[in-house]
Amino acid sequence: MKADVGADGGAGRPAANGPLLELVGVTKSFPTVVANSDVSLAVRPGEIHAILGENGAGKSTLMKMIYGVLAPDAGEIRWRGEPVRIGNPAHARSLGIGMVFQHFSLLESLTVAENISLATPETASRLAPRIAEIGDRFGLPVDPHALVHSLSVGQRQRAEIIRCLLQEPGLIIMDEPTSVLPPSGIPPLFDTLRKLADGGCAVLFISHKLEEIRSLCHRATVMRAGKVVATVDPAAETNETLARLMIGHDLPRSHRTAPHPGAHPAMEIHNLDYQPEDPFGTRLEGVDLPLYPGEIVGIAGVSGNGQRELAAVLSGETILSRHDRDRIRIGGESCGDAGAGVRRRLGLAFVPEERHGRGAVPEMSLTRNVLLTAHGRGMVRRGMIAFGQARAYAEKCIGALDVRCSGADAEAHSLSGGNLQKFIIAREIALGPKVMIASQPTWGVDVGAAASIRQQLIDLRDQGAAILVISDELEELLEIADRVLVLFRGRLSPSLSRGEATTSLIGRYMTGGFLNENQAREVEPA
Ligand SMILES: Nc1ncnc2c1ncn2[C@@H]1O[C@H](COP(=O)(O)OP(=O)(O)OP(=O)(O)O)[C@@H](O)[C@H]1O
Repeated sequence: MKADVGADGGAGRPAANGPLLELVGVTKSFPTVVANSDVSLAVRPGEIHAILGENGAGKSTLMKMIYGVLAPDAGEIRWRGEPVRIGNPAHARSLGIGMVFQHFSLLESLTVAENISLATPETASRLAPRIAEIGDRFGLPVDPHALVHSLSVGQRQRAEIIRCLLQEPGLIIMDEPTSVLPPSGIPPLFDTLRKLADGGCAVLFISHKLEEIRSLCHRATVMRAGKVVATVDPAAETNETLARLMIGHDLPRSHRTAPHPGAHPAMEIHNLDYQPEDPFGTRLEGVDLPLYPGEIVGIAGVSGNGQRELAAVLSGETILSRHDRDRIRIGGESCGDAGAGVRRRLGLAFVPEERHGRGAVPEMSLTRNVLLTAHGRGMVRRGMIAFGQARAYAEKCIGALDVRCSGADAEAHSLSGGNLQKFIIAREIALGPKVMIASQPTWGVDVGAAASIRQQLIDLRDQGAAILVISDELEELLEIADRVLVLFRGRLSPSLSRGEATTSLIGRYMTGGFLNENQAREVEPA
């Protein structure tokens, strides 16, 4: 297949009039799947080029080959017109290819400059002025002397981008960069990317958010099942046409009925104060929240305002002292001092935001991952594991959310990020819980699968479950939640009904607009 390559513009050191990066017939297989099949594409200097496709389409595999983490089985990668074998990420960086990962790799207890100096021969003090200069030039304000733990997610991302820019790359790969940002952080990031592109740097931009791709990217390569199915000008497309190219059919529409919440809470959190052991964690203060059967409650907020701590305290990953056991009740039973196992027996299911390590054990098969939380569903009899039952449960989960994998014996790490997320959600929903706590349920999930997940949560609510969704995505909460509260510096705002929960009011609450003057003074950082 020949990619559509047009005239070049921009600076950098491209081969005369040629693309900066070219992939020709690149193929990569894993034991049970061809992740990339005969992929050809070209990226010009100064171009912001989107790669989009449903979960498992092969986007990450392709990026890993460009960044030297994986080697192609067949085909050619050309850089500035020359064929290259990119042996490892250090080699990629030396060629001028940088990558900003979705999950940052900064050390919390070091300053920005100290972190960046770890990857270069320069000392932190010599790097500091250069960091500030690059920050000024590309609209990435971050204090080189600030300790990373004191930075917002957006500032951390800027530090990562600056680390990349110090190596003067010709191409930057960005893996779902907006998924970690609050809505207000997205326009400044896009301004930076446009400035980079204007200076001749190319950007490969992976995202599941079609609006963003349409507003930012010059071209988009659409992948399906490992193959390139189209290269388009995204500005000339609609969300619907892009989605159709990606998933091969129209997006499913959600069916939302009015909630009928029960009279007695399925879970109660009563005046909860919690100081995390993690010195960089957020203290929870005076959290009061009843969750009723048959309702979906959304927790909005900029990440880092106590979401992690709240999820840990509710799920039983963090256990309160005996003295505080009444602060959390499930079905009327006090369980603040009980572990996750006891809470699950009381009817709780939990989807953590981290898939690997928390939501699933990467080295174990999907069948064995089922046993982690569903073993109580007749899968262990007289001390013996009924593997047939566990496999049948795993297969049910695979079918429920169309999880793309080689089957129930596939190891969790072999699934693409979005497919593993779908599997974990399906596993927890299939438990038929009385209370479901889901953190970032559609993180990294494609638009079609995200719609299915939201519908399944609505259906679970209609079956009488109480559901708490903690999400950075306001649109998601506005779509499915029956009421919304905002978490700001460990405190919960008043509850807003669907009618009251407007974007502007929630935005105000996200910066503490619900606190009275005394409270606002108390939560001001020293
Ligand atoms: N290490 C591996 N072993 C086996 N299969 C793998 C491995 N890594 C990826 N795959 C498979 O390759 C295919 C493509 O995965 P990839 O992660 O590239 O998809 P993706 O488009 O990035 O998906 P997502 O949007 O969910 O991140 C999937 O079927 C996945 O299960």
